[in-house]
Amino acid sequence: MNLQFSIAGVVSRRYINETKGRGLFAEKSFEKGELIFSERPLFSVQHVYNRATAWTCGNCFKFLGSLNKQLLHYRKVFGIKESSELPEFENAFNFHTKVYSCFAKCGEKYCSEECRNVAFYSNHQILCVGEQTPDSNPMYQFKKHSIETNELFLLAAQAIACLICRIANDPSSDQPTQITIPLTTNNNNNNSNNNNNTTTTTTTTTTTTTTNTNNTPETIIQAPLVERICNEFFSEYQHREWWDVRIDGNFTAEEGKQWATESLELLRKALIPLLQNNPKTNNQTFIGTVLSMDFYSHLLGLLEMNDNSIGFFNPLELLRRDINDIGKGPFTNPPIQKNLKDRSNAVLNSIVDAFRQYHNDQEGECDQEDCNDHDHDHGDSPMVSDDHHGHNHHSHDHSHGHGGSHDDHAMEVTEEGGDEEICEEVFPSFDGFGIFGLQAMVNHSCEPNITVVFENHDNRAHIKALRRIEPGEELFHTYIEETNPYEVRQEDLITYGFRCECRKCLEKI
Ligand SMILES: C[S@@+](CC[C@H](N)C(=O)[O-])C[C@H]1O[C@@H](n2cnc3c(N)ncnc32)[C@H](O)[C@@H]1O
Repeated sequence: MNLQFSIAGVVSRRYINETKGRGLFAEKSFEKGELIFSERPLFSVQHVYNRATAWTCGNCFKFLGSLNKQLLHYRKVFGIKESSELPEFENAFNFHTKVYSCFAKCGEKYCSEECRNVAFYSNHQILCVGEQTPDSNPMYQFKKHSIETNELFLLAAQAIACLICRIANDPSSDQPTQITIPLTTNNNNNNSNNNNNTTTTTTTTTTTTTTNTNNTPETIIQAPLVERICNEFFSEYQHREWWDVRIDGNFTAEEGKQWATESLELLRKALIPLLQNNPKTNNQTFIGTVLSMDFYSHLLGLLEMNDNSIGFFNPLELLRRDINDIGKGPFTNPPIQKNLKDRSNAVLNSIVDAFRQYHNDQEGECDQEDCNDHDHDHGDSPMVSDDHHGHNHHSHDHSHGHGGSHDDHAMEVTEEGGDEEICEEVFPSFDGFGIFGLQAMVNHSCEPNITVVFENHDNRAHIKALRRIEPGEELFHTYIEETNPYEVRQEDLITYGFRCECRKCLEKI
């Protein structure tokens, strides 16, 4: 969680006397299509519904195994008996990765030893429920509750787990002197209807007090790691209490409060014994602070206000689309020879047929609207992995994001040899969300000048210029569907708590 950044050509600046907070600005020119920066998320999770079918690395979210292993996985999910394999391709998507299991055999899988280590030592060791966990396990209960209420709790738990791991693993994190976490909101954008956002929490301990020559506590230089990290985080990003943000609008403030209270209770049950077991974290002040409702509600609010969608296509889907539409996409060079194409089509079509059959059985005709609805139940997700035990019925609204997008492969596909239009996606894309340190500083405009793509098919976001950007210009992406008419955009922006003053909005276009 290193929030210091130094990206050539980009600088963060705070607006003075403005409600906009801070934004990112270009310091040099960028040409249309040019990469401005890339970054990995600080915390990120795969949407629960998506875990049942999109089989990806628990750390970087790359699709696992190979095209044929993905096929196998897919057949298992849909109970397809047929076992023919795809031929080998010589192209970028003919990937082969080993599949590594979580050390504690919880069911989480990774694409490399490095990913397994990074996940485990940065947060998963705190959140892992291990093998054959009884339903009474508090972490299991916490995850179940998150799935049943709101999956933002899973992202919050990951943030807290990252914090705990940093404290527990840092040799300099001795007993805290004084902890003053700035939960007072740092955003001035109070045109939201929240007048209650100025809570300050100050927690003090007398364990050891280091003083400087002025006899005042050295809260900056000597501040314990926990304070430094929280300061970095809470003073960097806008936050309010979660129930005052509720960007997804799917629940009332009362429900939000109740869920957060229940969620924190379960998290405390799961984490307090663990924290008390480690001398580095067995500190009442630390435990009392990071597991307090003040901390939790502001953390949730911060995540809600700053998260981005993460999405990219399944390699099998890219293959399927490209086979039907040679001339576009990553399989054109070298071109797929006819026999490869025929063999692949035969294999893929069997899955497409099974997919249709499945949907016909489940919910009748698969129309376009159905296919766009990501709340489909694609079968049972095993109760095994890190933070996903099934399907989220109140899932966090990933569509808002602040710029996450699929890459630019066309979504309209017509199946070869038939006049029937097929569902837009047979093999599920990766779909998740997370907090990106830099992207979270980018403001909104309905005339964005940047876009976010996940072109390596992992969680690394690539921020690219949509047009030539001049030095001094602010970088803007869009938080909403910017092609919608003025009235719809204003409606969509209400929950973000600001009025857009871009040219289009000022001219009511
Ligand atoms: C993801 S943050 C963007 C960075 C933010 N300005 C900051 O200081 O951290 C989103 C918040 O920034 C503010 N914001 C974003 N775009 C804005 C705009 N066009 N006009 C006014 N405020 C904006 C809103 O408060 C919004 O909730």
